[in-house]
Amino acid sequence: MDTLTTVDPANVHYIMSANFMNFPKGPKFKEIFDVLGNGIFNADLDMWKVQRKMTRALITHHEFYKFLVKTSRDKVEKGLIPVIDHVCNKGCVVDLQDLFQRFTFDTTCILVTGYDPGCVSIDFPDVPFSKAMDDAEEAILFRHALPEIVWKLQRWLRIGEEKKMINAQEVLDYTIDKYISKKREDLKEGDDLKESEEGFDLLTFYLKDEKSLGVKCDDKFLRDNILNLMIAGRDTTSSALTWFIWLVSTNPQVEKKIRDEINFVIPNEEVEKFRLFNVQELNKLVYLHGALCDSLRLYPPVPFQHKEPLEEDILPSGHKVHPKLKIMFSLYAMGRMESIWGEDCLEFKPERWISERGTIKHEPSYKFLAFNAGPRTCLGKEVAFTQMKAVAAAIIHNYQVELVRGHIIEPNASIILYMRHGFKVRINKRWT
Ligand code: HEM
Repeated sequence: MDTLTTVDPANVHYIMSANFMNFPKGPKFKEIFDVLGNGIFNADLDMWKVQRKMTRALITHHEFYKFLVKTSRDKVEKGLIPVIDHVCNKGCVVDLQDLFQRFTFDTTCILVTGYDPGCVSIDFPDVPFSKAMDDAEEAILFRHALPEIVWKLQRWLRIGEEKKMINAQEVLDYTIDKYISKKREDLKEGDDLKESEEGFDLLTFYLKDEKSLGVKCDDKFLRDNILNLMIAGRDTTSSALTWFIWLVSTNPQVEKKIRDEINFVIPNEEVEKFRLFNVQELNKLVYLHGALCDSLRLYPPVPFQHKEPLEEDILPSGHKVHPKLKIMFSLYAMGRMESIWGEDCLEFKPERWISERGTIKHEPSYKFLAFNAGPRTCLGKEVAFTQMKAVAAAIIHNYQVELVRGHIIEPNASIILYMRHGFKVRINKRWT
């Protein structure tokens, strides 16, 4: 438990960018996150470089972008909206955190594998794959808190959280294997990738573009990459959406400004009507973008990070660090510090993100760390904003969300910042 925790942006900049090569995630990270195998989150140094280049090539491919736009639009229209309408019609309470997790689980699974697990539905079905991801994440948190020898003994004895981890891993491996075999089967007779109207999922890219990616896509490689991208996309985006909708529903002046901005970009005759928005319209919503950023500042879905120095070093703060020391930084604390964000740091204030010219203000990533900083910056930022804006605009324009009276909102302790008791709300339609 030899750990140094820092919230100093100069240290963060040094570790994440200026002297990046001396601060890999380290072997301990890989052990704690062993369920992720050799995927990008767990990779360091040369292996990470290969993974990063490949994942970036896939995520920034125009065919993937087309697929992202289509998937987000379809899941909002045919998944999320029917469930919300059902909740409105019945007048019942819904846990929006659960619903958003289902939404991002479905969309991420479609984006990564091409298959829809059908988690967003008025029956709220149990989905073992999704539950296994939750269990694995919980066990990972315990590994951060317990002495190494204790959790390793638990793993050996197959008891406690480690038993959960073993079971979760079996479900994850089984489900992903099924997706890979199905995709291999579906692609059997196909040749090279051709332009498509709807774009492609990532698994199709891996299998069809193996040669140009320059890696051997065997089942273990595919399993690790699928799981890493599923974890990257599902939890972060649903956590961000949950805190965002709560902040908006409890800050009427922000809610009004978002609605006014939406009304401004859509044709007049459509203002007081049910409307969903296309990606061109969503990209014009600067205030909404600022509001999402400010929510991510206050509630970063990944609330802490850790690193291990390869060699002895001295941080800008003067602290000496050595290879056996774990360095942690709290993104959650950094988003709420007066010295970084000013006196109004605890206020939800989208305006702080808007420049005088009405464009989004750029904040250095070592100050706004929600998407990580330096060479390991999140590769899915645009994917996340596309999905978050589609959901946020659809809900804020068409519905009124109201927190159930007496329901307590507080963060949990986890590797992903969720609401401990969920986000229980009632929803009313704004237009009949
Ligand atoms: C609001 C949503 C999101 C947030 C706040 C977020 C945040 C982060 C953070 C903090 C990291 C660094 C994690 C670490 O190194 O341990 C990261 C890495 C990454 N994210 Fe995201 N992420 C989001 C959405 C997504 C989505 C939707 C995808 C893709 C589908 C994605 C793909 C990745 C990948 C591939 C990495 C690894 C980058 C590397 O190590 O080089 N993220 N993200």
